[in-house]
Amino acid sequence: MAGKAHRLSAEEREQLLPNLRAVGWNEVDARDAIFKEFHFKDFNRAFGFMTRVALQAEKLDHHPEWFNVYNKVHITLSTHECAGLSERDINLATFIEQVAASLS
Ligand SMILES: C[C@H](O)[C@H](O)[C@H]1CNC2=NC(N)=NC(=O)C2=N1
Repeated sequence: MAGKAHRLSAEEREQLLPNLRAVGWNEVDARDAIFKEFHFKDFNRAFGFMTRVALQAEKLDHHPEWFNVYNKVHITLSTHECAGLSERDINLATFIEQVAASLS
């Protein structure tokens, strides 16, 4: 991944987070991260979604923290390198939204 990640400033958050909030991403209370819960029709859809996200995550070298049971996928995004939310999380969340939209 090119460049060093930096924690988003208050201004960057005001600019970047509203679009993600509008589609269900929320800031986590106890740490600097964002979270969303996805629901699919069945396990196949959920796992298909995870597979597509996983391949992109590997390409970006930026990986989700996630939990799956049957048709539900919980995702938390944060950046270890800067111990908080960076533009990498915003980019991955935006990609994740595109995949979810294409599967629903
Ligand atoms: C060594 C490796 O490049 C790092 O650990 C990468 C891998 N995947 C990652 N994923 C996430 N979500 N945050 C990171 O900071 C991160 N860093």
